[in-house]
Amino acid sequence: THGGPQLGRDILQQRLFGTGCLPGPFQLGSYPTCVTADNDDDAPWAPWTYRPYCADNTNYCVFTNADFQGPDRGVSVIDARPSSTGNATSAVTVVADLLSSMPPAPGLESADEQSPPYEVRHIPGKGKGLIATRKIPRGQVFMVDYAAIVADTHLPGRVKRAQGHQLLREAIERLPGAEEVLGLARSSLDPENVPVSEDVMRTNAFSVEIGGRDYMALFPRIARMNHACKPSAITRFNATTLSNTATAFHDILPNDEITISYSIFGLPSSARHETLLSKWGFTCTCALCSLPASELAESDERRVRISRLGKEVIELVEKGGTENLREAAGLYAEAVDAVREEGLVPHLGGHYEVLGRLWGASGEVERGREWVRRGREETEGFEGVGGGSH
Ligand SMILES: C[S@@+](CC[C@H](N)C(=O)[O-])C[C@H]1O[C@@H](n2cnc3c(N)ncnc32)[C@H](O)[C@@H]1O
Repeated sequence: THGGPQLGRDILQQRLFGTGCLPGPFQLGSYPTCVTADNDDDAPWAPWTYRPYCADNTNYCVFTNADFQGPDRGVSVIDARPSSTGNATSAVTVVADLLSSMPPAPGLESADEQSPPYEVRHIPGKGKGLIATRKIPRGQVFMVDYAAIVADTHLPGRVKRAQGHQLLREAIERLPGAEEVLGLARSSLDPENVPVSEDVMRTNAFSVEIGGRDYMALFPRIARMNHACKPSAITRFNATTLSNTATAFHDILPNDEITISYSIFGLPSSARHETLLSKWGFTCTCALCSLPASELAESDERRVRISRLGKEVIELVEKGGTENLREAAGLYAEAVDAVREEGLVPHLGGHYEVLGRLWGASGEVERGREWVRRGREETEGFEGVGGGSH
């Protein structure tokens, strides 16, 4: 039973966390939704810093750890609460495991980050962006960022709009790094009528996969990098640490803008334009999209040719036989040249190795060995590439 002081504490909790006691069905085992005298130990919601905030009559809650990656950051996960019986992996379980096993965070300002090789500056026509302040050699990992917000991709279809906003607002406001998040770019054409939190997520979050499920994740530092169809950096997300690292695609020189690709790589210009406008809400003004029409047409032609060659190679390999494999190797070599010219991959090592194996399989063993050797040479020196994409 609640005595007088307990009542005071309940009211305090409600003020702090914005929730009253939730109705019966949601008072499931692991995450108490009402504060009672039983919750008197120091960390009743560990590894979460606060009592999870849950949206009424939904299965969705906000789980926040305010210490993740140092005193200025924290992480909030908006996800279905883990069922008390099932043990399916989700972002909440992955992050909970990560937090429970992690030593106290050194914070983002580790030694080599005290003087990063870039700074945030105004970029004409694109808002802010990242500019290199010293040379960043090809293959170097120059930024490590961590997710501050992780939200189930299906959230918008599963909760009412107002609930979605409230969940997102709680997720951001509970973070020590809330201000950094709320200061990120917005892209809504009607900013007066769109909540800041939603606009910031829509403008800056990337799709990631955690525990085999789809989430939107916001990385406040990575978020300052603008898009380019021929980017100078590539990012790689690690779902077990929630880190996202950026690696130089080629040598980046002082005063160069550092860019990444937001859209599927290799699309011709009209398809890129459409995707960036519909999914990201902006008209791309990157160097490739700003080329004179004739040069843009050449680039488009190469991109279409690369995908056509790719399909032909697969068909030939599936048919098998020495002659078909030899033809496949020839077409693959042509595609690799076009990929190089188009600047589509950070290093051609993987392609060279495949080419080597194709030559080998078609009986040209020496030629095959030579390409495999060149492939391995190409890949050397690259710190952070492979897998993961936006
Ligand atoms: C993730 S943010 C990138 C950082 C942002 N410019 C800022 O000021 O923080 C995405 C927004 O940047 C702008 N942007 C990014 N790449 C662009 C490009 N290639 N052309 C034009 N605008 C771009 C768009 O306004 C887009 O909505």
